[in-house]
Amino acid sequence: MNNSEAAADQKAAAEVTKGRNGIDQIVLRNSRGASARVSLYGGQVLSWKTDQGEELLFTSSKAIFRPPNPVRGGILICFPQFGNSGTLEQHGFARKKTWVIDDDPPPLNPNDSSAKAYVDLLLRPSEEDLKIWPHSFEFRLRVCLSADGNLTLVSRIRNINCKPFSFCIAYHTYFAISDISEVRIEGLETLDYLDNLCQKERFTEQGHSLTFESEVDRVYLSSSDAVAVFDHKRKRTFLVTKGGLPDVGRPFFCFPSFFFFLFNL
Ligand SMILES: O=P(O)(O)OC[C@H]1O[C@H](O)[C@H](O)[C@@H](O)[C@@H]1O
Repeated sequence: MNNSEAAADQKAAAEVTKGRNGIDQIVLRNSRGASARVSLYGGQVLSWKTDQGEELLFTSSKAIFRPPNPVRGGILICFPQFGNSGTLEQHGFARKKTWVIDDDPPPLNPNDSSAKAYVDLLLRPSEEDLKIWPHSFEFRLRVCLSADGNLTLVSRIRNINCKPFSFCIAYHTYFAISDISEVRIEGLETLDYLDNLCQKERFTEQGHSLTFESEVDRVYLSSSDAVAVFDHKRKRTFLVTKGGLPDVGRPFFCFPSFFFFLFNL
């Protein structure tokens, strides 16, 4: 297959449909039947399914599919703030904005799009956004579904007026699991974390892995590039890997201009 045939193939694998809130969604499909659904509202991934049609992302049964509410589920884009540590509303404004499809994004690594269904989204600040966060930026998000069903999110933040600014970004991901008591997380051992259930007090993770017996709400600092979420009952492991992010967990001290997350099974 030559390059233009490959590009046409990828376009065919990305279909635009209307979401429940009337806003466009892009459905990505790979040749084996796996799929992902991305809403222009918030640039939020709302669904990621295996080639067997199993949903891998959780959406709350109480989720509200009506703007300005962000849908509680899938993968929310938190930007330019994570949590409530800054002056903006919880998790920043990007999750409540309507993004556009970027038909002509600056090139990424040429190998990045091979054998993948993908879509490029773009968010620019509105006049209202600039009043509460006076920084001119372009936020480009690529969502890719690979031939083997892995999901990759690549974010690129561009400062378009050269005046420096800092920001924080997170992919707030709701994984679908069988039961929280069946889940174990590896990759956070020995890290410090801020405990949101203890007024953000700082502790050090002592266990070999993390299991859950009660509510847990923490921000791990200087996290490693790979974290594994084991679901024993479903016999499924989510492997979350990242690149280009020096510190994913320290609100207001991360300055990446480009990074990616790869979610694979
Ligand atoms: O309710 P939201 O604004 O969507 O935030 C959902 C959750 O986000 C983060 O994980 C915070 O640490 C939690 O405290 C919060 O409950």
